[in-house]
Amino acid sequence: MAEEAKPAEEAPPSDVPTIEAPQVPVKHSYTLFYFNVKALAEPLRFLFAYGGIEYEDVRVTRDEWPALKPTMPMGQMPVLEVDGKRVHQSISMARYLAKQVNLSGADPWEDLQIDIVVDTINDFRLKIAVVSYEPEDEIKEKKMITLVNEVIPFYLEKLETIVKDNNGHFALGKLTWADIYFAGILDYLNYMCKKDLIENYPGLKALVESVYAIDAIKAWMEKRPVTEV
Ligand SMILES: N[C@@H](CCC(=O)N[C@@H](CS)C(=O)NCC(=O)O)C(=O)O
Repeated sequence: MAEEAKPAEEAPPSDVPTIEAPQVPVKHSYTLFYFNVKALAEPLRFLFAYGGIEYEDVRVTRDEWPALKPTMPMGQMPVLEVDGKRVHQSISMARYLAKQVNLSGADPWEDLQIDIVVDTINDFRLKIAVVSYEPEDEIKEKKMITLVNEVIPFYLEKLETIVKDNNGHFALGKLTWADIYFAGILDYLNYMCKKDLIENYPGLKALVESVYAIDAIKAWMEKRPVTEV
């Protein structure tokens, strides 16, 4: 005869209250490796500053680089060492830091809105870099005409519209790491184009100025090493 199914045993009532574990943020040790320039590392330095996160800002010289290169995951920098583990890719690292400092989205859709703008800014950077680092003068001159007359206005007008539609920000109508990313990379874009890219874009100008005015970022900009790029 089949055994009768027993009702599931209920946990005995307990007088002991459930204790929630305190949400103590995990403290990591961070070392950022890059050359003595702002360029791809500056958005990361802005995020460290914004979050008041301690890190070692290692600036590798051109002489030191050949020996260090093989020790980096893809033989390039910036590289972030987190608790002794080295990771690369500046945008991935920025996204990771943004989560630590509460500048990412509240859900996957919000994160998507931020990522779209950051990827667009990075597309823009790559289009500028291809021209700026072109070794053949004649080809560079030709490419520069298209860059200045078409590519730069196209991207800046699109970005300006996004800012106008987002309450002076790039996403979610508030400060996110997309704003910090753009403000951090802008000097490098200007350097490659040899001009102030946003001078005629009031929305972008106001956004960048608002990031530079954040106390912790202002303090970082005042104390950071002075570099050409
Ligand atoms: N996609 C990578 C690009 C990294 C990259 O291009 N790094 C350059 C400097 S900006 C580099 O390490 N160049 C030295 C080399 O390749 O030996 C990122 O965003 O981190």
